[in-house]
Amino acid sequence: MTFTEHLWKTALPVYEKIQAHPFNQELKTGTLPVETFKFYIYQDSLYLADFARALAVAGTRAGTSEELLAFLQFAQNAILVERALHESYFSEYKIDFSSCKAPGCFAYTNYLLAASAYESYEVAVAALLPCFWIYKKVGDFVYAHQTAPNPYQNWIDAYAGEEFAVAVTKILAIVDRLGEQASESVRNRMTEAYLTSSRLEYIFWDSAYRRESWPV
Ligand SMILES: Cc1ncc(CO)c(N)n1
Ligand SMILES: Cc1ncsc1CCO
Repeated sequence: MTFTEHLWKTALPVYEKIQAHPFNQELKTGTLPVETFKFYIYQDSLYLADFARALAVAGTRAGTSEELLAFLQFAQNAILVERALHESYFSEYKIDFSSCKAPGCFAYTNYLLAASAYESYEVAVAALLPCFWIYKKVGDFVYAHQTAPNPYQNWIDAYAGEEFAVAVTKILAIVDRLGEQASESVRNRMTEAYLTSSRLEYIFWDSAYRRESWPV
């Protein structure tokens, strides 16, 4: 079993909950209320801005210029995706820009920023992997079972698309190499970080579905 196969197996129950979540079920059938999608897309733009920083920081800690380049390209793409969201959805929908990060978004972005800066490179990269892999799996799932026409087609096409698939394949190869070369204790911390980010992916979808706000 490759290291990433081990990671997938470990967090499979979390992934199954994500796929079954009403947010993704309703995204698939196109019945997700537009107000919920608006909430999500704005939170996701806040997420992507910090995710890009975390990718760049993790990249500076890579052992090779090839991996540095890969992470800087991921960071650049995350910024470009965020800008594309701004240009398409934000003009289509009226978005309340005055709202701040909901608790779910806050928890996830701050975890990624902290992991990228303060964990070892291997653990940082493991923490960043679910952002790629879970979105790829959700994108493919929604794409394969979607009801057409679907108001969220652009979103579905972006994550089920070939360009995103290339990035996912690239980070999976990096994590496999790091996992194979790591000690048992580093591998355990990588697995823990991967599981934590997977849980935070669930929390992010659920936060958007509930249009979560701060209770105090
Ligand atoms: C919360 C979240 N995770 C992952 C991705 C994919 O990068 C995204 N856009 N948003
Ligand atoms: C993971 C991810 N999500 C949006 S952009 C990006 C990097 C892909 O290059």
